[in-house]
Amino acid sequence: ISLLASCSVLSNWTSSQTSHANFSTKDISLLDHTSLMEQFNSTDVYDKIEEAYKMIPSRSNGRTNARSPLSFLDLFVVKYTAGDFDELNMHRDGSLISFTLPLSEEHEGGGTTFECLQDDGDDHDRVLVHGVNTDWGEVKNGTVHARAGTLVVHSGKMMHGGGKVTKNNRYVLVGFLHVESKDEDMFRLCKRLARFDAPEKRGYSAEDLLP
Ligand SMILES: O=C(O)CCC(=O)C(=O)O
Ligand SMILES: [Fe+2]
Repeated sequence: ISLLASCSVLSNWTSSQTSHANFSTKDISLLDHTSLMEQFNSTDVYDKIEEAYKMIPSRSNGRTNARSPLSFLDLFVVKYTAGDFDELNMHRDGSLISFTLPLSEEHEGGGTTFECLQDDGDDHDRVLVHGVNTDWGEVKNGTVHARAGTLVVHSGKMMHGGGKVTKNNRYVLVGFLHVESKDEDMFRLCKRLARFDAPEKRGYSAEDLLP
């Protein structure tokens, strides 16, 4: 994955508190780096998200057409290192839709952990996995271990976290997507996904999570 090569050249990984309120991670924002953004735009991630959501955001003019119900709140690469920043606590994102796209495979441990998968026996239909082929990865004990290049799309409102990396580095591209509230189909879908967070268990409804 060439994005990784480009990111690792950049040394300004920040221990940011911005993307992850209250969490300390090492990440680098693509939105701050035009060349990384250009590379990202030349990948088929948008196509895969469209596929995942069976919808077609307008993609003319550098894919930032105002008519698209999707836009980026943030897009960044997180670097986990065994024994250092090795995991990310369970949390919800500020976004309705999020995705992770692993850029590396040399690590042990890691993966994206979902509470709803732990509760419900690894039924990974609850997150949308879009691998390049059937060998996309696996779900184990509620943790999605996707291979590099496999897109994992999920509701930002599902409790999730980054699994502990026990060896080497793990690099993962993370996107937070804003959903236009005027887009009713998209909104309905987001509610459906948010429900997978088993909110009834917590005493609130999926709708309470939505703006
Ligand atoms: O490392 C992962 O797979 C999850 C990252 C994540 O949830 C986040 O950056 O918000
Ligand atoms: Fe997250």
